[in-house]
Amino acid sequence: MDGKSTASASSKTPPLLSVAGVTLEYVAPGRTVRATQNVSFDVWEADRFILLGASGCGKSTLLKAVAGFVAPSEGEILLDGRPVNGPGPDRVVVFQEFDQLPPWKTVRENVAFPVRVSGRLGRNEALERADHYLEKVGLSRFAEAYPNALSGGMKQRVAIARALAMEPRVLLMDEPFAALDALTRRKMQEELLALWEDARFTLLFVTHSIEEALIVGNRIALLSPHPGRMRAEINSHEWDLKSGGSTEFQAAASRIHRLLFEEVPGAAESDHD
Ligand SMILES: Nc1ncnc2c1ncn2[C@@H]1O[C@H](COP(=O)(O)OP(=O)(O)OP(=O)(O)O)[C@@H](O)[C@H]1O
Repeated sequence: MDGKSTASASSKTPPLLSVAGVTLEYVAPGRTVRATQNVSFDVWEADRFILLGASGCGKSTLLKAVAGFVAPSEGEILLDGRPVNGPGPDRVVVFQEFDQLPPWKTVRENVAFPVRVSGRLGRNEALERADHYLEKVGLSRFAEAYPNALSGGMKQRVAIARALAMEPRVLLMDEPFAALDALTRRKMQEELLALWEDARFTLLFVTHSIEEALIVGNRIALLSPHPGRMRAEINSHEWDLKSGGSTEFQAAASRIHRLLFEEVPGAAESDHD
């Protein structure tokens, strides 16, 4: 790994998602919190793009901006070349919290519901699509169960099935496995990668775990501490779940740690420039 960005598509292909010079702020009377400053990156179709940085560096805010919940105070976000001006069914978020599923709907209804209300499919087709994605995440047997009968890992699988059922242009994941125990987290990473192998969706994934970033991502944006600025962008496609203990993997993780936390005088090290 040499720290150079290698976009997963040729430079002739326009990016699916383009975040260009984005500054994000929370403005309250008498107080403005700058979450990110002048952040730029491009995501191509089928990328597994990671936003990595310490707590408070603005990762979640960036994800919310791509989802259309937060508007940039500077810069712009383009999806398929069009400015993102608000939420849309082409971007779906999976959160960390286990309570993101309405508890009064069965698992099957939970997965089918957004597809149906978005007007994409009628009731029966939406249920069929729900069954398809529940099978993909190994939860067909629990289709008629209610979320409160499921473990945390199972709830996250339902949330992933629900997001994939929307067949979004970009799947947005905000520390989706952070609240799970270590073994379940690893299993979920494995399953997510298997789902990606199958469907080759485009993923924008937030984490503060260097190891998770290396395993899940093919490209990683490193953000400086608060406010988040691009420190570097690196290529990580060579690592997977089997790499974990290797010396090379540990060296890559150490290098990322240094890039994230060592004081860098002057500008960010992004190779976008
Ligand atoms: N609703 C809000 N109002 C004001 N400030 C906020 C709000 N949400 C986040 N912030 C601030 O914006 C900055 C970035 O927060 P954000 O949650 O995006 O960071 P993060 O990198 O995702 O952190 P974590 O890993 O802890 O979730 C922080 O200083 C945070 O306190």
